[in-house]
Amino acid sequence: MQHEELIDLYLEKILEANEKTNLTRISSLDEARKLHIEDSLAGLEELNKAPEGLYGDLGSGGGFPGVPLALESGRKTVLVDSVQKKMAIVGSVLSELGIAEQVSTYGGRIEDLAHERPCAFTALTARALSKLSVLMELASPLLVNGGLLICYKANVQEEEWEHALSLQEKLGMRLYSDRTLTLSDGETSRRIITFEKTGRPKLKLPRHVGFAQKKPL
Ligand SMILES: C[S@@+](CC[C@H](N)C(=O)[O-])C[C@H]1O[C@@H](n2cnc3c(N)ncnc32)[C@H](O)[C@@H]1O
Repeated sequence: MQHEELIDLYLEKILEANEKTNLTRISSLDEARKLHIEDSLAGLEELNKAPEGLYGDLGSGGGFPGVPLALESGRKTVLVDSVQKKMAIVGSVLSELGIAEQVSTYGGRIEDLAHERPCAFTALTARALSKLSVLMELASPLLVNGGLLICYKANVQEEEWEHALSLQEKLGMRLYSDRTLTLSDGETSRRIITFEKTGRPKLKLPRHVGFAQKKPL
């Protein structure tokens, strides 16, 4: 099966499962193709620039952008979400499609994974999860030096932006690229902000950090 077909099949199965468990607020297939497939793949360019190795999707929910990116890039992938029920459903869809060996799930908090598997990842993505500074703080201990954190953002307030930039050195991260694109509907715009891990974070990682956004996209 081609990647595109597999991604589409994955999406259909997630929408089916969504009728019973809240994985995404989107129920129409067309809308989901735009926001869960096309938008997920917006960060492929950045993912392809990351060093070879393990890729992780932080706060993955129904598996976005992690699953489309995993299938398109061919990378070994871990989807991370603290809601174990979501990860169990996503995991069973991955098994059903025969891709569970390439794409696995971690049903737990990102902070705990960072303690269990420090420096295990060469690339991370995060969509609709938290502010840039929090994402950097979570990602830094998980990344190898040279690894990339790819943040999917709609709009970033000046304060959020300045705060993230001011913490770069302390968090052992530096701004790598910043790109805005428009989806095929000609209306939805997406900003992909990428940070590179440059060294050991100088701030002690808190056991748990606060999250701004908890509702699924
Ligand atoms: C708004 S949803 C976004 C889901 C998906 N990334 C998307 O864009 O469709 C945020 C997800 O992050 C998860 N989450 C929030 N805090 C987390 C943490 N500390 N560790 C792991 N997952 C977390 C929530 O359970 C939720 O599924």
